[in-house]
Amino acid sequence: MAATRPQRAKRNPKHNAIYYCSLGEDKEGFDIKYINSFKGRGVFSCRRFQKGDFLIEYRGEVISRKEQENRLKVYHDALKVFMFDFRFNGQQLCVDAAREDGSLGRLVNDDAVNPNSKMKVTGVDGRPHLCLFALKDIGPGEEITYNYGDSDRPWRSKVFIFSSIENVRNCHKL
Ligand SMILES: C[S@@+](CC[C@H](N)C(=O)[O-])C[C@H]1O[C@@H](n2cnc3c(N)ncnc32)[C@H](O)[C@@H]1O
Repeated sequence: MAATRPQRAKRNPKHNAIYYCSLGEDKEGFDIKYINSFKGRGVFSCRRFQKGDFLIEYRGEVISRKEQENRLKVYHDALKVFMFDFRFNGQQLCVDAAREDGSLGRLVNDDAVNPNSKMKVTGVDGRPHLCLFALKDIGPGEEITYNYGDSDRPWRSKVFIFSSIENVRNCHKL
Protein backbone atom coordinates (compact mmCIF):
# COMPACT_ATOMS: atom_id res chain seq x y z
CA MET A 1 0.00 0.00 0.00
CA ALA A 2 1.31 3.49 -0.88
CA ALA A 3 2.35 5.69 2.05
CA THR A 4 -0.05 8.57 2.69
CA ARG A 5 0.91 11.97 4.07
CA PRO A 6 -0.82 12.90 7.33
CA GLN A 7 -4.08 14.83 6.72
CA ARG A 8 -3.25 17.32 9.50
CA ALA A 9 -0.06 18.39 7.71
CA LYS A 10 -2.09 19.03 4.57
CA ARG A 11 -4.92 21.04 6.14
CA ASN A 12 -3.25 23.25 8.74
CA PRO A 13 -1.05 25.88 7.04
CA LYS A 14 1.51 25.99 9.86
CA HIS A 15 1.81 22.18 9.99
CA ASN A 16 2.02 22.17 6.21
CA ALA A 17 4.91 24.69 6.34
CA ILE A 18 6.71 22.65 9.01
CA TYR A 19 6.23 19.50 6.92
CA TYR A 20 7.86 21.02 3.80
CA CYS A 21 10.59 22.82 5.79
CA SER A 22 11.54 19.52 7.42
CA LEU A 23 11.67 17.79 4.04
CA GLY A 24 13.70 20.68 2.54
CA GLU A 25 11.54 20.46 -0.60
CA ASP A 26 9.17 22.82 -2.40
CA LYS A 27 5.56 21.77 -2.63
CA GLU A 28 3.95 21.15 -6.01
CA GLY A 29 1.73 23.72 -7.72
CA PHE A 30 4.23 26.33 -8.92
CA ASP A 31 6.12 27.11 -12.13
CA ILE A 32 9.17 29.27 -12.69
CA LYS A 33 8.76 31.58 -15.71
CA TYR A 34 11.00 34.14 -17.32
CA ILE A 35 9.06 37.44 -17.30
CA ASN A 36 11.35 39.95 -19.05
CA SER A 37 14.88 41.38 -18.88
CA PHE A 38 13.67 43.98 -16.36
CA LYS A 39 12.18 41.62 -13.77
CA GLY A 40 13.98 38.38 -14.63
CA ARG A 41 12.25 35.21 -13.52
CA GLY A 42 9.24 34.85 -11.26
CA VAL A 43 7.21 32.14 -9.56
CA PHE A 44 3.67 31.46 -10.79
CA SER A 45 0.89 29.42 -9.28
CA CYS A 46 -0.45 26.59 -11.44
CA ARG A 47 -3.33 25.68 -9.14
CA ARG A 48 -5.68 27.28 -6.62
CA PHE A 49 -4.50 28.25 -3.14
CA GLN A 50 -6.69 29.57 -0.34
CA LYS A 51 -6.06 32.63 1.78
CA GLY A 52 -3.79 31.57 4.66
CA ASP A 53 -2.24 28.58 2.87
CA PHE A 54 1.47 27.90 3.20
CA LEU A 55 3.03 28.43 -0.23
CA ILE A 56 6.83 28.41 -0.40
CA GLU A 57 9.86 28.45 1.89
CA TYR A 58 12.59 31.04 1.26
CA ARG A 59 15.42 28.50 1.56
CA GLY A 60 19.10 29.31 1.97
CA GLU A 61 21.85 29.46 4.54
CA VAL A 62 20.95 30.91 7.96
CA ILE A 63 23.84 33.16 9.00
CA SER A 64 24.61 35.64 11.80
CA ARG A 65 24.58 39.41 11.37
CA LYS A 66 28.40 39.41 11.53
CA GLU A 67 28.72 36.83 8.75
CA GLN A 68 26.17 38.78 6.70
CA GLU A 69 28.31 41.94 7.02
CA ASN A 70 31.38 39.99 5.84
CA ARG A 71 29.52 38.65 2.81
CA LEU A 72 28.04 42.06 1.94
CA LYS A 73 31.62 43.38 1.58
CA VAL A 74 32.40 40.85 -1.17
CA TYR A 75 29.02 40.28 -2.83
CA HIS A 76 28.08 42.01 -6.07
CA ASP A 77 24.79 44.02 -5.88
CA ALA A 78 22.98 41.29 -7.82
CA LEU A 79 23.71 38.84 -4.97
CA LYS A 80 22.98 41.22 -2.10
CA VAL A 81 19.25 41.16 -2.93
CA PHE A 82 19.11 37.49 -1.99
CA MET A 83 19.80 38.27 1.67
CA PHE A 84 16.72 38.35 3.88
CA ASP A 85 17.14 39.86 7.38
CA PHE A 86 14.93 38.81 10.26
CA ARG A 87 14.83 38.43 14.04
CA PHE A 88 14.43 35.08 15.78
CA ASN A 89 14.52 34.50 19.54
CA GLY A 90 16.06 37.94 20.07
CA GLN A 91 18.84 37.39 17.52
CA GLN A 92 19.36 39.35 14.30
CA LEU A 93 19.85 36.73 11.55
CA CYS A 94 19.82 36.47 7.78
CA VAL A 95 18.94 33.83 5.20
CA ASP A 96 21.48 34.01 2.40
CA ALA A 97 19.84 32.55 -0.71
CA ALA A 98 22.49 33.81 -3.16
CA ARG A 99 23.36 30.30 -4.30
CA GLU A 100 21.28 29.05 -7.27
CA ASP A 101 19.97 25.87 -5.68
CA GLY A 102 16.83 25.33 -7.77
CA SER A 103 14.52 26.39 -4.93
CA LEU A 104 11.48 28.56 -5.61
CA GLY A 105 11.59 31.04 -2.70
CA ARG A 106 14.63 32.93 -3.96
CA LEU A 107 12.81 33.65 -7.25
CA VAL A 108 9.69 35.27 -5.78
CA ASN A 109 9.51 38.94 -6.80
CA ASP A 110 8.62 42.06 -4.80
CA ASP A 111 5.25 43.83 -4.82
CA ALA A 112 4.96 46.70 -2.37
CA VAL A 113 1.42 47.66 -3.43
CA ASN A 114 -0.63 44.52 -3.87
CA PRO A 115 1.30 41.42 -2.78
CA ASN A 116 -0.52 38.09 -2.57
CA SER A 117 1.72 36.52 0.08
CA LYS A 118 3.54 37.42 3.27
CA MET A 119 6.81 36.17 4.74
CA LYS A 120 6.62 34.78 8.29
CA VAL A 121 9.42 33.45 10.46
CA THR A 122 8.44 29.91 11.45
CA GLY A 123 10.33 27.88 14.08
CA VAL A 124 10.91 24.25 13.12
CA ASP A 125 12.70 22.08 15.72
CA GLY A 126 14.09 25.27 17.28
CA ARG A 127 15.49 26.56 14.00
CA PRO A 128 14.12 29.51 11.98
CA HIS A 129 12.60 29.08 8.53
CA LEU A 130 11.16 31.83 6.33
CA CYS A 131 7.78 30.85 4.93
CA LEU A 132 5.42 32.55 2.49
CA PHE A 133 1.70 32.32 3.28
CA ALA A 134 -1.14 33.43 0.98
CA LEU A 135 -2.71 36.80 1.89
CA LYS A 136 -5.69 36.07 -0.38
CA ASP A 137 -7.09 33.33 -2.60
CA ILE A 138 -4.70 32.73 -5.51
CA GLY A 139 -5.73 31.27 -8.87
CA PRO A 140 -3.73 29.40 -11.51
CA GLY A 141 -1.46 31.67 -13.58
CA GLU A 142 -0.98 34.32 -10.86
CA GLU A 143 2.51 35.46 -10.01
CA ILE A 144 3.44 34.91 -6.34
CA THR A 145 4.74 38.13 -4.77
CA TYR A 146 5.48 39.58 -1.35
CA ASN A 147 6.54 42.94 -0.01
CA TYR A 148 10.33 42.92 0.39
CA GLY A 149 10.08 45.63 3.07
CA ASP A 150 10.53 49.34 3.47
CA SER A 151 14.08 49.84 2.24
CA ASP A 152 14.56 51.57 -1.12
CA ARG A 153 14.28 49.23 -4.07
CA PRO A 154 15.40 50.67 -7.42
CA TRP A 155 12.62 48.96 -9.38
CA ARG A 156 9.96 50.75 -7.32
CA SER A 157 10.98 54.16 -8.65
CA LYS A 158 9.09 55.53 -11.67
CA VAL A 159 12.32 56.59 -13.39
CA PHE A 160 13.66 53.03 -13.16
CA ILE A 161 10.35 51.54 -14.38
CA PHE A 162 10.13 53.82 -17.43
CA SER A 163 13.78 53.38 -18.44
CA SER A 164 13.45 49.60 -18.04
CA ILE A 165 10.26 49.50 -20.13
CA GLU A 166 12.11 51.45 -22.84
CA ASN A 167 14.96 48.92 -22.68
CA VAL A 168 12.54 46.02 -23.05
CA ARG A 169 10.83 47.81 -26.01
CA ASN A 170 14.18 48.47 -27.69
CA CYS A 171 15.19 44.84 -27.25
CA HIS A 172 11.97 43.73 -28.95
CA LYS A 173 12.65 46.10 -31.87
CA LEU A 174 16.09 44.52 -32.53
C1 LIG B 1 15.29 37.75 -4.97
S1 LIG B 1 15.46 38.14 -6.65
C2 LIG B 1 13.94 37.60 -7.35
C3 LIG B 1 14.16 36.71 -8.57
C4 LIG B 1 14.67 37.43 -9.81
N1 LIG B 1 13.55 37.97 -10.56
C5 LIG B 1 15.49 36.49 -10.68
O1 LIG B 1 15.15 36.24 -11.83
O2 LIG B 1 16.52 35.99 -10.18
C6 LIG B 1 15.31 39.89 -6.58
C7 LIG B 1 15.56 40.58 -7.89
O3 LIG B 1 14.45 40.42 -8.76
C8 LIG B 1 14.12 41.64 -9.40
N2 LIG B 1 12.79 42.08 -8.94
C9 LIG B 1 12.10 41.66 -7.86
N3 LIG B 1 10.92 42.24 -7.79
C10 LIG B 1 10.83 43.09 -8.82
C11 LIG B 1 9.83 44.00 -9.29
N4 LIG B 1 8.69 44.15 -8.67
N5 LIG B 1 10.09 44.68 -10.41
C12 LIG B 1 11.25 44.56 -11.08
N6 LIG B 1 12.24 43.70 -10.70
C13 LIG B 1 12.03 42.98 -9.57
C14 LIG B 1 15.20 42.63 -9.05
O4 LIG B 1 16.20 42.54 -10.03
C15 LIG B 1 15.74 42.07 -7.74
O5 LIG B 1 17.08 42.43 -7.56
